[in-house]
Amino acid sequence: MNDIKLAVLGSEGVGKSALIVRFLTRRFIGEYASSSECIYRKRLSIDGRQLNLELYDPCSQPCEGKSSLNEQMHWADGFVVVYDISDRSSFVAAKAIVHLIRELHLGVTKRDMDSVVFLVGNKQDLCHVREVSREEGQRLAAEGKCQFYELSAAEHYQEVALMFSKVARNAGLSGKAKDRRRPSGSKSMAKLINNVFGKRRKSV
Ligand SMILES: Nc1nc2c(ncn2[C@@H]2O[C@H](COP(=O)(O)OP(=O)(O)OP(=O)(O)O)[C@@H](O)[C@H]2O)c(=O)[nH]1
Repeated sequence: MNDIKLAVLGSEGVGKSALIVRFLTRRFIGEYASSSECIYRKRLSIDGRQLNLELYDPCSQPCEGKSSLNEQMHWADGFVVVYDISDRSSFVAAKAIVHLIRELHLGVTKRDMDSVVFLVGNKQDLCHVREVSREEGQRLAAEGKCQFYELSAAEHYQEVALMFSKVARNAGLSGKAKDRRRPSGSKSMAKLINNVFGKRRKSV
């Protein structure tokens, strides 16, 4: 299997785009436009194999041709479910997404250690205003058979890269044929660059 499709899910403002941009460009850029959903592509070499990675970044706001969570889930081989450690409501949303993935029997692998569902507590640099403890994150990950990471798109390039490489590797190992009906917004790196410094301004 050479094509790996990952959906990066989570509530608004948790840092989904920031994590993807960090992974693709090594840079943290504080402001993103997020008025449309996007798929970004990257070629990766993992264990000597060339993989075509597709990363789906949903649009949290209503937007034209927006795909449903159900479509996003059936499209993907692997999932990165993100919450913000300084925002409890984003953790509640992440919990619901993890449970939905499990209810749909997606991301099931023979060995838990090869899980293709990764739970990520982002914005670890904001631990002074933390609302979700590391233990709660670990508990949810154990419950949902996810791998767990706490990291900061703002501060940790290596951890972000490792996390994406690992979920891509696990998704590649567990690869099974899928209905490839994909979310609507297939975009290139140029689109990603256009999104940076886009219309919707956000502050940390
Ligand atoms: N302090 C801090 N801020 C972050 C981090 N990651 C993202 N942010 C900020 O959080 C805000 C939201 O980031 P986005 O990447 O746009 O979040 P998103 O989940 O893609 O948001 P939507 O597109 O609205 O769903 C931005 O102001 C980012 O600069 C982080 O690790 N630390």
